[in-house]
Amino acid sequence: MTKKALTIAGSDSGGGAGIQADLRTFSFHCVHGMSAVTCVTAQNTQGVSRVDALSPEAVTAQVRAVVTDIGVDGTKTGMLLNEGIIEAVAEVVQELGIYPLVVDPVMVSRTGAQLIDDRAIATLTSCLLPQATILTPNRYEAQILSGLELNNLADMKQAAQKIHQLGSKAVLVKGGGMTGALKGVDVWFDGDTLTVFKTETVATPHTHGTGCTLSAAIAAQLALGASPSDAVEQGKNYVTQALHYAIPLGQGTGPVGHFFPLLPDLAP
Ligand SMILES: Nc1ncnc2c1ncn2[C@@H]1O[C@H](COP(=O)(O)OP(=O)(O)OP(=O)(O)O)[C@@H](O)[C@H]1O
Ligand SMILES: Cc1ncc(CO)c(N)n1
Repeated sequence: MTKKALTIAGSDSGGGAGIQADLRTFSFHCVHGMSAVTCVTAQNTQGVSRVDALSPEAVTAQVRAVVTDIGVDGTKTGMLLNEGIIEAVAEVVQELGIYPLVVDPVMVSRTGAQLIDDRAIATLTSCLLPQATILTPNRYEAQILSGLELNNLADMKQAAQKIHQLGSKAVLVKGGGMTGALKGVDVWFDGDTLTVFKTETVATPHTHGTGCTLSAAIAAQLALGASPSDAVEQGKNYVTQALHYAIPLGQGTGPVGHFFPLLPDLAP
């Protein structure tokens, strides 16, 4: 029986992050991918030049359409942009019970650019985070959510435990925004177990979409029936492989190679 996964996220015109990365990741995992678009970014490897939001009703209509007919085995949220969309998504997720739910709390890109407004951060924290099966903040998002500064592994561990108190079942603090060997290190806390997921640091400047890809891979693994911590381990291994085959496109930060088994080896 084909498993189905849903991404509720923004469009990246450059194809490296957002729903484009999510759908490619779902396809790689042989999971049927579906999308509820929240906003359309004009974006390339150099940055975001414009964002247009859909109405909250347009977002929830997409979710209802797929859930009521096709069904969903795993869901992720990505860029939700504003308070209205976040409130509407939190409500429809609860009403339709579309769990397991991976919440990638997209607020700040790895380069430090803010992707949602301040009021939206408060709403995300109070309405959506408590519904997450797994919450996947990057370094900067973890700093906002924990109020701590993250400079080393001990800080990442402390932040994971502190953010867990906001109500998600589990938290994965991602290391891509850290320096050196910590780039390949993510810290997991589920209320009982504190685990460090470590892979090598891949020496590539082309890391656009790593976070979207990871949360989509985790949602796909959950849809396939993996336990949350197994889903994270598999998802992290997938991102590491895809980073080895990152594609040097554009003038800036290129995307990871989602279909690495089909790509020529571009690793230096
Ligand atoms: N250079 C790297 N080598 C190995 N793993 C990496 C590297 N960069 C990122 N990762 C991994 O990629 C995943 C995503 O983490 P990251 O912190 O980059 O997310 P993010 O900031 O949300 O991504 P983005 O906003 O660019 O989509 C994590 O599992 C992290 O460990
Ligand atoms: C649409 C979109 N979602 C998420 C990110 C974060 O990588 C991005 N750059 N663009």
